Amino acid sequence: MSLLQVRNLDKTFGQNYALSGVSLTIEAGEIHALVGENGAGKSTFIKLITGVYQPDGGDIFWQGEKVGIKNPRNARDLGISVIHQDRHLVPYFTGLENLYLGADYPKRKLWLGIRWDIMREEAEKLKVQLGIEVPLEKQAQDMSPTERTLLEILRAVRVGCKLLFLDEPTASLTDLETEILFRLLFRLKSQGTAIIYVSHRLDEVFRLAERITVLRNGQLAGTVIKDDVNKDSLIKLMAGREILSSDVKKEAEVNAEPFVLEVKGLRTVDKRVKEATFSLRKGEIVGIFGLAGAGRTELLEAIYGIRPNCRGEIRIKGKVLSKPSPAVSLQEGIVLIPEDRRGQALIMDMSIRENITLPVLKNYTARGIIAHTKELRDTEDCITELKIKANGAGQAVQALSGGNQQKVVFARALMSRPGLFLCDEPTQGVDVMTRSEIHRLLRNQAEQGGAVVYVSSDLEEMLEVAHRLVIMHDGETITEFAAKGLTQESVLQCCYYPRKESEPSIEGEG
Ligand SMILES: Nc1ncnc2c1ncn2[C@@H]1O[C@H](COP(=O)(O)OP(=O)(O)OP(=O)(O)O)[C@@H](O)[C@H]1O
Repeated sequence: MSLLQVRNLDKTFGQNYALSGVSLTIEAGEIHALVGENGAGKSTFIKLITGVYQPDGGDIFWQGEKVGIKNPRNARDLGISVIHQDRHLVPYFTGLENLYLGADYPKRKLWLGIRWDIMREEAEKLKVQLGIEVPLEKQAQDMSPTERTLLEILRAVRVGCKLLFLDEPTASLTDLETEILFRLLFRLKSQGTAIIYVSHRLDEVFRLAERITVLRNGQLAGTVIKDDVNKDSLIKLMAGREILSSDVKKEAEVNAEPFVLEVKGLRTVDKRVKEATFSLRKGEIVGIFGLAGAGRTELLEAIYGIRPNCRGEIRIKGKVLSKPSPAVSLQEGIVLIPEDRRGQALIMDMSIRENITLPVLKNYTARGIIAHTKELRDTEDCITELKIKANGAGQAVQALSGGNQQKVVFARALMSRPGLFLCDEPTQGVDVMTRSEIHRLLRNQAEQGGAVVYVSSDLEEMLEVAHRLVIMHDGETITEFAAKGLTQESVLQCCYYPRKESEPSIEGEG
């Protein structure tokens, strides 16, 4: 008897099918990958099995019995849990408090005091059972992304999870942290838990899963045994056609080109960046790499002007930016593609058109009147060029799949014709095809006279896309490498055993 059996599952939104006739079985103790292009229906599938949405057709059998999963609590009671990308923890609760969130706290008999000792003891036992370390006294907001993921898994196991969905769990994890997570997943598997692993990172899929289910346009393209396929055939199954590998990076001949960005001795007020020095010439893509907490995101934010700095200098095309701010950045042709696209980049209940043209609305406005036809035409061009899967320019961004939301962020960035792109994990949650599309787009920007700073926790991707790599450690830029011929090992060696090459001079305080 299968743990989960799904027959002919359908889900529509308005006139459109998000899932149509999907059938699938999951066995206890198997790691099963679920893959597909952006908008293929993976999240919709998770939401149907975890009771967030109700299906419009089809049947779900749980341990042989037909069930209706009415809501997330109902799913959890059956033993189905999900670990989302945007984690479901209360930031200012401790690990222990989060572990028992929504559960009945053990209480003392005669008065209502909570038995923290019992909770702590139970949590410690669970940690030993799973072989993991989670700092339960720390508040969730002070935990690293891995600690938060492990805490959520601990919580799922505590409530008797038999089937665990993981949705892009390694998106913000470093290689070492990913290893810790994988070790835990193999342990859960050996204890009989089934795992449905949703990811665009095919290396991970091949490492973890025994079977892989591919969704395409809301339909089942097939369930395959891992050993029967390779990356190319899997990509072909996802896309329904042969995919040519992305065009190869040309080495940038930029030594004689002018500087687009020069950062010298930069320090932020909160000291998340302590001392950053690097520069970037026209035509270059420079990757910033480092372990979690190295200060990569914070460096981009400081350059863009949303994280105040107290020391050092930023020059754009030779001109000192005395007071960096988003408004100044817009003026100077700098755009930031932030890591948190929902929180920072998009207005979720506005349409694709409104989101894309918002920063450049003045280009469509004459005497207070907006030229809607031109605005719409340009938006539609963007939708076509970036292959955004949507019903039209008027569709609300929140109804798009995660990867398609990311494309909207890019489309908006392109609209302002920037000279400098600051990209923070720009391909997070994006499918293999779109990923090479985004790389191609950035290369074009660089070749046409722009420059790109690229932050990603995926080192392989960095070596693929960047011409040069600047390594950060503990808020400091410690060294840099030309990407040509560089191996992952030498970069990681430098990150784990950092040695600063020189002490750059610090110019000016202010
Ligand atoms: N609430 C909603 N309203 C309208 N359409 C929706 C809604 N949720 C999902 N869709 C549509 O359903 C389709 C499947 O989306 P889903 O989010 O399941 O894709 P996905 O495979 O998870 O994509 P990604 O890899 O980008 O996260 C998409 O076309 C999406 O626009």
